[in-house]
Amino acid sequence: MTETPLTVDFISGAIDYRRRHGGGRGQALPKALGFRPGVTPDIVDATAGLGRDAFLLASLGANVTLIERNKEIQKLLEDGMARAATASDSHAEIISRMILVKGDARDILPELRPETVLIDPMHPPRRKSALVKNEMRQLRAIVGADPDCEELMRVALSAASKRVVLKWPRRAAPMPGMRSPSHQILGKSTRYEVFMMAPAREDQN
Ligand SMILES: C[S@@+](CC[C@H](N)C(=O)[O-])C[C@H]1O[C@@H](n2cnc3c(N)ncnc32)[C@H](O)[C@@H]1O
Repeated sequence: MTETPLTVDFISGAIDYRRRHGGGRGQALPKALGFRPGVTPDIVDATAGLGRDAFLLASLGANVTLIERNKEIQKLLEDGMARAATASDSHAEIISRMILVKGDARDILPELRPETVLIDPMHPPRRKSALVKNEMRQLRAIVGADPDCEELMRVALSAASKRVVLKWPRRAAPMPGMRSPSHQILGKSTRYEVFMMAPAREDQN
């Protein structure tokens, strides 16, 4: 059986369903990133991938900067964003809050001086690999693993002024060498580790 080629589709399918029926700001991801009534953070998604998280966050009103380093995935994201921008006025409005930046987030984050950063690296493959969704397998075949994700976390923690959220498999051991998160939010199969930054102290002199 021939496999459907990997695409970024913000208009139909799972992403569209999640936008319309996913539970809005009450979902674990927006909660972890600091969405509250009257508060919508600006977010840098340092591991954009197929843009599913970024699109959801932009559909909830956030301005999202997407960073992606893989050229093939960058092209898929550009195509998906261009198609969505002409699909309807509401899709165009969401896409207008999304900016794609091409490159390695370890280099780009310090220049952006972000408030809130989301990190969702390729996770270690699960033992029950048959359960890993087709789309994830295709993505993994293109980008491989993210063996430098610990360094990316360190860069994010020193660049962000408010918070860093690490999306990690619910039952996986903590990322090695990482300090304990300020708190965690548990999703069905995902654990959101939230690292809050200490507020900058006013100079007393
Ligand atoms: C698991 S996917 C992210 C999925 C994404 N959250 C979504 O909703 O579709 C991880 C992506 O991050 C990218 N990536 C990993 N490390 C990166 C880095 N240091 N800079 C930029 N992109 C990175 C990989 O190329 C891959 O496309």
